[in-house]
Amino acid sequence: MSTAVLAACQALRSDVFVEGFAPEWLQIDGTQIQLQLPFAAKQAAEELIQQFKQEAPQFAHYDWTITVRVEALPAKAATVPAGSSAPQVKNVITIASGKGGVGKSAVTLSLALALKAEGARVGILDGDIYGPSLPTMFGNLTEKLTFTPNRKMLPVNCWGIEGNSLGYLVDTEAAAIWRGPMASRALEQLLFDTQWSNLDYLLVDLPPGTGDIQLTLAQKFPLTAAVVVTTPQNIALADAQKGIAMFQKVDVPVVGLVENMSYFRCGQCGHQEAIFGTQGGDDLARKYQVPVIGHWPLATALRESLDEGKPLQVSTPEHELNAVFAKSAQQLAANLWYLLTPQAE
Ligand SMILES: Nc1ncnc2c1ncn2[C@@H]1O[C@H](COP(=O)(O)OP(=O)(O)OP(=O)(O)O)[C@@H](O)[C@H]1O
Repeated sequence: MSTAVLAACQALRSDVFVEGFAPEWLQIDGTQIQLQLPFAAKQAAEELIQQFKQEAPQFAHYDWTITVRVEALPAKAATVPAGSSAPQVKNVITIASGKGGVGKSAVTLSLALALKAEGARVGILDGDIYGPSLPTMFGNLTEKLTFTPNRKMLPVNCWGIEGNSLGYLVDTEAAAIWRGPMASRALEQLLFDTQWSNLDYLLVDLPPGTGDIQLTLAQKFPLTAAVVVTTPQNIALADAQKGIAMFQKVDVPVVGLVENMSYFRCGQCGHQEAIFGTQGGDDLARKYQVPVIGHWPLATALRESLDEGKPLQVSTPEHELNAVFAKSAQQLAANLWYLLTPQAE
């Protein structure tokens, strides 16, 4: 073990693990260095290791493996319906948008796969009663749920992500005429009567809007935090603003804003065009003091991959967009830690 590596381990401890971070363990075996640390510290640790490798050539042959530990952060108390039990999930994060069609489901799946790639156990609850999209995005439209002997729903599993959606249970044309209370009750059942395994993150894709259904769910679900998705267009921003205000009203912290369809990049010539305007998401984030966790481009490849049930992270791991999704997932995890743990104050 060279002194440089020892110094690097020391630097990792002092530079990355300040503010309450402590590696759970660090193991050195020949040229293999393994460490486990809180999810939120992973990005900083990776950047530091990269820097060591560039600055000290003797590092080049060391392999660093980072595994992550995801904290269960404080969540709102839930109103568990009679006969149900609270889900065995560390963090329930809702992905919401005021306006429909801004890419909430696309963001939910992409973030879920990116969090999973970082080492977290992730599930998706497709809460879009009136237009469930999970079966399309999972590419398993005809799959039906199975049940445990005590009538709990077993989630489907796709690419290592657990999922449940009304789309696996009932005829969605019938569900389209359900009134608000019926829709809310159906969503509660999807959350509380599904036998989720011990997940680190359950992402709940809420129906678009800020009406009664969304408000009821924001109040009743044991939410840890919310992510709001918008496009830079004024009409979407106005609705996203209502969404942020709704979460603030029910004391659910908004830990990230994704500005989706920020710009279009021509596949032929590379020219970038801000079709829906510029700066909208950033202005909104400043106004409500919500951190922006990504500006995602309008990309034909993303739309095609989701329509075909083969997300880019699965079908084309080397696609440049996957790095954008990964960065947003890392920022989401870091924001959760910094905003919600007492040590970070
Ligand atoms: N960044 C993007 N680039 C290209 N297509 C996108 C992008 N984001 C979403 N889409 C596509 O736009 C359509 C609408 O997206 P999505 O279903 O995720 O929106 P939503 O906000 O969940 O809509 P809903 O109103 O049904 O809740 C889908 O076909 C999706 O694949």
